[in-house]
Amino acid sequence: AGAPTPTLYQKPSCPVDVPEVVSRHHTYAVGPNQCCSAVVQHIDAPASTIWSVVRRFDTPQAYKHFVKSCRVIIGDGDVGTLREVHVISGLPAACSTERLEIVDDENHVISFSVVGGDHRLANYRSVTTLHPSPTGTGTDVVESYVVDIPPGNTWEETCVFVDTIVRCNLQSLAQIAGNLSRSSNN
Ligand SMILES: C[C@H](/C=C/[C@]1(O)[C@@]2(C)CO[C@]1(C)CC(=O)C2)CC(=O)O
Repeated sequence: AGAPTPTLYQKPSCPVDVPEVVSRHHTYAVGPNQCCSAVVQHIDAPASTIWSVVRRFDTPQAYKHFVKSCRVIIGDGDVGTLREVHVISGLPAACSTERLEIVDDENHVISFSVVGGDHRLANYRSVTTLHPSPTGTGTDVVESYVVDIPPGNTWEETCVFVDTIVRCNLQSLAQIAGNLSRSSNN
């Protein structure tokens, strides 16, 4: 018998015990010209406080400082809502049309996909989940994405670019949620 046909994508055996709810939401079918990655940010605030900010698909500028403005084109904030995001100058982008794919208030899961716009991240999709930190106080935010590698860029360049923006967004979210939870404690 010939050699077994190699499967295109072997799910890497994760060295650490990742909670099933994380692996369930952060697993993608990644094509040959795509890249995916994830950013984890610990925030010293309750998940409910963070969720009140991150769930607002209509106001990403509340914590995403690359966003200059956002308007809802269609929908009422549920799955299928479309938004048009205009971003600050200095980026290889001007605007983006994005669709809300998941918003789960029970499990604190939100996901959107980029469906159009003037930028270089075709077929971008991200999932963000909130998890009470296993080491006591605060919340761990996990944001993963999959995106086409733009023509002329490498896998690494694409991941570095997107990871940097996502990390900025989550650090900003940590500031805002931290302020909110401290002010509500006074
Ligand atoms: C990486 C992603 C956002 C990307 C962009 O929103 C855009 C879709 C238009 O401007 C950007 C800020 C950068 C870009 O090149 C593509 C992170 C997020 O907002 O959740």
